[in-house]
Amino acid sequence: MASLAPGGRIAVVAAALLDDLTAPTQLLSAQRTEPPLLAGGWEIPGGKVDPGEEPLDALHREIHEELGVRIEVGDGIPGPLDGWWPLGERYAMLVWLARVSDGIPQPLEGHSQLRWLPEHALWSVDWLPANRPILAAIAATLWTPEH
Ligand SMILES: Nc1nc2c([nH]c(=O)n2[C@H]2C[C@H](O)[C@@H](COP(=O)(O)OP(=O)(O)OP(=O)(O)O)O2)c(=O)[nH]1
Repeated sequence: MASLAPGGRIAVVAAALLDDLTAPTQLLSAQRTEPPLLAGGWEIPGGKVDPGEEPLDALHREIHEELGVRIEVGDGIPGPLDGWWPLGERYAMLVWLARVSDGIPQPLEGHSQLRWLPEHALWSVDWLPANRPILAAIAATLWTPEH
């Protein structure tokens, strides 16, 4: 069971984990191990919101389960569906900037490897297709000259 996003989509939350919220230079990418259709693709860590769970609570839970760390959450990166980002037809995702406040991220669950990407290497991994506009919005927020 999962919680629902606008349009009856399955609600997913994810964190764009940064080395620093004020002057970020790197973002954490994670390579999925499942399902077979998505395995090998790169994403930002997170997962489905449980029924009755607040999205931000789901974010803290998923990041702790998957990476073993605690996070400080920063600004949201709003998507085009009432703030949500479409993931294909069936899912939609809320995205926040965040930084690790306790621990060192490890690929404990759902990922085969993690990679910190500096700005110049942001597109060096094979992002899941639905993530590309999200990463473009994150990069524009973090690394355009006026910021
Ligand atoms: N976490 C995450 N999921 C993404 C991203 N991009 C993307 O298309 N997805 C898709 C993959 C999955 O179909 C869905 C998220 O489900 P998930 O498998 O990560 O959720 P979960 O950890 O709760 O998994 P499970 O316990 O149900 O197996 O969203 C992303 O950047 N992060």
